[in-house]
Amino acid sequence: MQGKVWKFGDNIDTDLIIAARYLNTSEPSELAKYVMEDADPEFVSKMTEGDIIVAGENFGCGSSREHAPIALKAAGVSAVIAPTFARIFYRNAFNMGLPIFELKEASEINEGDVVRIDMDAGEVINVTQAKTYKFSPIPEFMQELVDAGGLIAFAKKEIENKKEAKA
Ligand SMILES: CC(C)[C@@](O)(CC(=O)O)C(=O)O
Repeated sequence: MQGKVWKFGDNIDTDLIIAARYLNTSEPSELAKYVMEDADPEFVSKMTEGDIIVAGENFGCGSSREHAPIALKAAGVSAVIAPTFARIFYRNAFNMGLPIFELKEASEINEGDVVRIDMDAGEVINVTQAKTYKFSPIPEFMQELVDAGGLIAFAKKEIENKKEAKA
């Protein structure tokens, strides 16, 4: 995945990602309209499909709402990079199929940089600055969830595979 970087700071909580006033729906396309609104009201209008969010410490803190990774993914954010993620958000992101990467050097990436993520090599490449970093290893099962598009999609695929095996 490759995209343009949008930078955010530390402790971006789930209210900044998707405000509680929008939790009356879990429809991805609806939530996508309001993603990051309370952190940057212009975000949705200026970002393009595939762009990447790079944030500071403790991204996704504040609540267990799955609406946060759902909104980010539906808005077309291809990945979130941060030095640390809030624990519940970390699990929700994988369950919802949102690629996230822990990178202690995230602060070296600037807004507007073009960044490419090489999953096989385990690298974040800052194309603009010509710098390459190793992201923290992702547990294999968690990567399978993202590859499948989330926990529900993964489970459906597993059921299909079992049916085919029996056939
Ligand atoms: C129930 C929901 C509105 C919740 O209170 C759940 C939670 O806090 O984890 C939230 O703020 O996302």
